[in-house]
Amino acid sequence: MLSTKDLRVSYGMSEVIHGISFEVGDTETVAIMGRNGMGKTTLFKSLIGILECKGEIMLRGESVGSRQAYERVARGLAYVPQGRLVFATLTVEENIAAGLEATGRRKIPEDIYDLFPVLRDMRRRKAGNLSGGQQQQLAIARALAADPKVLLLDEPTEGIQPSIIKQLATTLNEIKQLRKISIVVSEQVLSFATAIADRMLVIDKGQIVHEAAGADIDAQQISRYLTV
Ligand SMILES: Nc1ncnc2c1ncn2[C@@H]1O[C@H](COP(=O)(O)OP(=O)(O)OP(=O)(O)O)[C@@H](O)[C@H]1O
Repeated sequence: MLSTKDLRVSYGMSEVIHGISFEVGDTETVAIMGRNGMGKTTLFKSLIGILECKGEIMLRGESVGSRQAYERVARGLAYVPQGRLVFATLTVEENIAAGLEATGRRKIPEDIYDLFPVLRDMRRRKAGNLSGGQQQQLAIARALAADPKVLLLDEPTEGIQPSIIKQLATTLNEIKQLRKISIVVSEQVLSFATAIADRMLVIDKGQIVHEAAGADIDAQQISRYLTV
């Protein structure tokens, strides 16, 4: 569904992603684990097309590295940025509708409100008045409105209460089942990643330093990378 080969991203003269290669399979959830400043956000911004990169990005069999962000969205990639970034002065409904643009549809699919019933109840409220957890649900709902095949989530648990984090993991697993999509998530919260990931990669100083899948995921080993 999505793969990169020797991906490199720089800010000016300074390279911060040093040749990352990975693959995300059909309906697979991949968690990219790493401490602050290791390059997770930079990697995600280059995948969606906000930052330029060198190397290759393949999306559903097509090279998209030189495509604009909106073209990648039209081809099935959606992005939930770190910090959620909902439109605070628009209503919940208007925020979700913003995600419909790529599909040409006018009506918000009911399954989005089924996944996030609280958003149905609050659909006429301004997004700025929602709690952090509700805004995170809204940002995911907006991304789902674009009908993605691959959903990118940058640190979705940041600033969210533990009970809501658990619920978010359950919802992401539900989304994968219902929509049959692939999910790539960057994280520092190991319990959350363990609840959703089929595969985990560890990013350290702009490089993948560890990878494990399924029963081979060793939480203790990964937590050492996160705490060093
Ligand atoms: N706009 C920028 N200009 C220059 N350097 C930057 C810029 N944004 C990030 N960096 C640097 O790139 C490196 C990777 O940062 P990035 O934000 O991608 O890490 P991260 O793993 O997402 O961390 P965090 O969880 O804190 O967001 C860091 O050294 C950071 O200082």
